[in-house]
Amino acid sequence: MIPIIHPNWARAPINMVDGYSLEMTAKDIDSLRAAAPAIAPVTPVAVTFLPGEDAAARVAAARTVRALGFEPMPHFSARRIRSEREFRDYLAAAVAEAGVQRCFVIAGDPAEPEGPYSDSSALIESGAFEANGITAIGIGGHPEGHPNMTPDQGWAVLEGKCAAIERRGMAPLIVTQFAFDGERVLDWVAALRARGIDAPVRLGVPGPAGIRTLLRFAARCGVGASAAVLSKYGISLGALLGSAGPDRLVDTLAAGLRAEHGAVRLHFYPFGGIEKTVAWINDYDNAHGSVMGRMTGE
Ligand SMILES: NC(=O)C1=CN([C@@H]2O[C@H](COP(=O)(O)OP(=O)(O)OC[C@H]3O[C@@H](n4cnc5c(N)ncnc54)[C@H](O)[C@@H]3O)[C@@H](O)[C@H]2O)C=CC1
Ligand SMILES: Nc1nc(=O)c2c([nH]1)NC[C@@H]1CN(c3ccc(C(=O)N[C@@H](CCC(=O)O)C(=O)O)cc3)CN21
Repeated sequence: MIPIIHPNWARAPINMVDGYSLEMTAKDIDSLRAAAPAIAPVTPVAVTFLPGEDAAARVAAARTVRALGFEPMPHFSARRIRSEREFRDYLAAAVAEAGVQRCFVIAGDPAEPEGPYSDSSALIESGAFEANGITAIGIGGHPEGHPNMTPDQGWAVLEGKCAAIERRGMAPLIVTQFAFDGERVLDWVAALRARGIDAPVRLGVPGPAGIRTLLRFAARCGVGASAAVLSKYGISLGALLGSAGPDRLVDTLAAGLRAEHGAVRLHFYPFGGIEKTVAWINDYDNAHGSVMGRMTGE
């Protein structure tokens, strides 16, 4: 099961960015191309499912990811998919044109579904993924909870999705919402493992970005950004014009991760700044034993 998620899962990570994954939108094709020489080979790159982007643009993004030597992981946002046909056509095109083997399913923000799928389980239970040869399915993890569910309901849904994916012969992967509060994320992963959920986990980390951009995305995505949490992250609300990287967050994770947290890697949300995010990752890597240098023989 492990190599299906990333070749590096089989061994202990050399540093916190070892085996990282990235996210892009269909608009980021040119910046992915520009950043590609600096991105580790076979890095998983998720392609978001945003309103205002059509299937052709998303397929083109996935094709570019594959052509550049990375592993495309298209998102399927259940509530934004308008018909069974739209779902099946996008999946088939992603497989045929980009050799997609991994997909990520998420409910999506619309309060009412725009089509036949009200949650990510409905996509998993459609049977379409395994029928198209998909080997791994990513699902969302919510260290800060979920506005529509109690914590117990949230765990039950997560357990149910992992079980359904495995029952269908695929490997589950949990990718968490980005966060600014590393301690909260560590507590959540410990609770997840204590419940017996042993699926690989990718912890969502914001890429370096302007503070206004970070706050805009936090508000849009329901991510906690209190003054206290931002201060731990290294942002002072008196300096809205500046920018901030995930240095302190990643240090907190690195210092706090224990065997009890199980297999964990990072997933970066670049918020439009892929090149800046990759530069940050490589700086961090160079300062912490340089796994990328070893992989490329530099
Ligand atoms: N804005 C916020 O504060 C946050 C929002 N979310 C939302 O929760 C969703 C969670 O996705 P998954 O973990 O894949 O959940 P899921 O697909 O496994 O669904 C779990 C349950 O939540 C319900 N649900 C999901 N999204 C909903 C929505 N937008 N409105 C009303 N009910 C909803 C589903 O019908 C289902 O019963 C995300 O797509 C995101 O929209 C999650 C965390 C923070
Ligand atoms: N609840 C929730 N809803 C989401 O839509 C969502 C999350 N969580 N978590 C993180 C991901 C990442 N998402 C996104 C959304 C937009 C861009 C993006 O680049 N959008 C612009 C730029 C706009 C801006 O800077 O505000 C674009 O051109 O589309 C990137 C990632 C959406 N995501």
